[in-house]
Amino acid sequence: MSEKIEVRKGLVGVYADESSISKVMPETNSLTYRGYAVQDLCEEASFDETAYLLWNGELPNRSQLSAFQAEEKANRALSPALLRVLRDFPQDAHPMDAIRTAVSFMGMEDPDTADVSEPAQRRKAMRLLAKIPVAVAAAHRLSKGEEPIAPDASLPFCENFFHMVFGKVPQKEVIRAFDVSMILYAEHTFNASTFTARTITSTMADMHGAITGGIAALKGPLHGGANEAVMHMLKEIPSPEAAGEWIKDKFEHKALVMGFGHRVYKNGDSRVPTMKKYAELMAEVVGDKRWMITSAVLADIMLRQKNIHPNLDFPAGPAYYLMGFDIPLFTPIFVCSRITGWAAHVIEQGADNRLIRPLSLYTGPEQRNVVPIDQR
Ligand SMILES: CC(=O)SCCNC(=O)CCNC(=O)[C@H](O)C(C)(C)COP(=O)(O)OP(=O)(O)OC[C@H]1O[C@@H](n2cnc3c(N)ncnc32)[C@H](O)[C@@H]1OP(=O)(O)O
Ligand SMILES: O=C([O-])CC(=O)C(=O)O
Repeated sequence: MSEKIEVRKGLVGVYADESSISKVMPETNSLTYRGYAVQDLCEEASFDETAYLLWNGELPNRSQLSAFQAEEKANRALSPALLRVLRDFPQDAHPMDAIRTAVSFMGMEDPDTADVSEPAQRRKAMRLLAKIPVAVAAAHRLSKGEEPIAPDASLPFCENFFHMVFGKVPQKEVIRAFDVSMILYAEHTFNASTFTARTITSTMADMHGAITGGIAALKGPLHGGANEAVMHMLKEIPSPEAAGEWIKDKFEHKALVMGFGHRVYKNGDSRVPTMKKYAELMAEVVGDKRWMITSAVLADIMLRQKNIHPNLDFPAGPAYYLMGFDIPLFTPIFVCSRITGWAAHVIEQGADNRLIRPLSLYTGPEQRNVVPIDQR
């Protein structure tokens, strides 16, 4: 008698490897990076410190942080060749496609591409952290018919991103909310894009290939692309009063309500309360509360009628909109943050590698003879 084979579609509930980078605890709605609660990092640390933590296992002291920031600043410049390529992209290319292609191109230019030793992986990770936001901002401006703005080495990471997108740095509350979003988006165990990056790494392919694959996976609306979908959805609802009817129609058509649900968290995403607080702060700063009011109505209905909680993309979408970003930039901003988690996983996978190669349970025709073409 043949043994019953269990297929875990979507790898639901499967532990694919060990990792010391982060831990999701759905039973307590909590998340730690290298043992630190993500909420504490948001209160006590910056995105730069979080990136250092993810890559080194410990928070930096002041001199370690200064050296890390100096290295990031020194690596920002894009090559003239990459800038030329960005100019040649189709005007209507989605910025996620632009950054995916730009990272792939960076791989052809990087002096360490073929070297998968840990020191080389770390050098490449730093270059990607520094260059990705520059390429995201440049591609976005070019798609709007505007000239790219060069990075400013006198500005910290988050301030520099606003400078490159808008040509100015906003008030400190906006920078703080953005920095918090970057910490929250940085890392989340074996999500689809990270697992993609680890799978590519497991073949001993290079880091740029792994990150290119990660970006491709993140774009999908079931993953990072949801932060853009959330804002399109909020804009589609004419008023908070209309949200009830709008969602009823979604339920009737069995459509997904974007920014809700999560593969691991079933009782709420650990990151939502913090991001929601900062999205509300943005609404106050800008003086426009309508998105947060509509969001609250949707969240209430989803919980009461479906018992489904929002995920991080739900408050992040309106937060970025209130910061002034165009919607197609939301998922590329996620990339600017998640490069830290992806790179940490690429390094971890490479340090104790085994080829990732699961099995499939065949359901096609029984073995049969090939009929010569004239007899078919
Ligand atoms: C940063 C991130 O990547 S966070 C995730 C961002 N993605 C989104 O917001 C997209 C919308 N959400 C979804 O599509 C899903 O919730 C996912 C992809 C995130 C998780 O998928 P799964 O783990 O496979 O979903 P799960 O098995 O828990 O779904 C259970 C039920 O809830 C329903 N459901 C889950 N999410 C939603 C939603 N957003 N809207 C409506 N129904 C939903 C499912 O259709 C399913 O219904 P069924 O039992 O009648 O078939
Ligand atoms: O963990 C997941 O499946 C998706 C997610 O929230 C993330 O990548 O931040």
